[in-house]
Amino acid sequence: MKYALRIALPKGRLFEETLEFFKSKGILEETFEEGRRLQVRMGDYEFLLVKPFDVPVYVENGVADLGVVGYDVLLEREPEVYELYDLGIGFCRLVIAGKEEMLEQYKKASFLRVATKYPKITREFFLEKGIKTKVIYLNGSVELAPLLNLADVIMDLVQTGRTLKENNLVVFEEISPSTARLICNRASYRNKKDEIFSFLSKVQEERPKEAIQPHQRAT
Ligand SMILES: Nc1ncnc2c1ncn2[C@@H]1O[C@H](COP(=O)(O)OP(=O)(O)OP(=O)(O)O)[C@@H](O)[C@H]1O
Ligand SMILES: O=P(O)(O)OC[C@H]1O[C@H](OP(=O)(O)OP(=O)(O)O)[C@H](O)[C@@H]1O
Repeated sequence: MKYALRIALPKGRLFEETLEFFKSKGILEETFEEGRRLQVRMGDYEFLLVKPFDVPVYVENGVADLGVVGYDVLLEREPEVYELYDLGIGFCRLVIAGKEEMLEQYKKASFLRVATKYPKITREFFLEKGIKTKVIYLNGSVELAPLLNLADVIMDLVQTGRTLKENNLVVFEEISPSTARLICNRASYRNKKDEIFSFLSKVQEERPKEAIQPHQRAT
């Protein structure tokens, strides 16, 4: 039997949390390992395991009906998809950060070199502030850039703040919070309405917390 929906999932950091979320909603009965298989069939669904930034590509082009992706990626790529639901997982913040001694200079700057994995969000953010920028695209370990004077500041994700702290950087300004979102292909939304609404109702369903085990009961 053919699957009802094809769903693109982000490999990496959001992967486990997404599987746990789907399990808690009864969408997945068992978990699957993040191995080498990139196409996994489970019940009514076929899951595609792809890079986080590629999730919107699969959904926008109709290869996947649905996808799970961080809001940060949606802001950067602005794909032509519908955003259906905030899963409330993968919470982090997009921020400008730098060396503490740069803060006063940052506040007065008319030009900045900014290292980031998010060039579009960065350009738009500083354009609105009237600050000229040289945006330096990096694919990771962005925190290194101000330490080695490759950039004045960075625009990156922060969750616990540990990476910033360990590299002696501090947050200058917050741009946006981010959580994982469920996105939908526009044609699928019309052509597979029943399947998508059935999936969405499962995702939105409030399920009772697991029964308290006897050994956990307060005495
Ligand atoms: N430190 C973090 N804490 C919480 N969520 C995060 C954090 N970093 C990233 N995320 C969220 O998880 C998503 C995927 O992050 P991940 O680090 O796995 O991807 P990536 O760095 O784009 O991928 P890759 O390293 O494979 O190129 C991000 O788009 C963001 O929404
Ligand atoms: O505030 P924290 O909890 O320390 O998390 C923030 C770090 O997590 C992400 O990087 P990731 O670990 O995905 O590695 P990367 O540098 O390769 O993007 C992000 O780019 C920060 O570097």
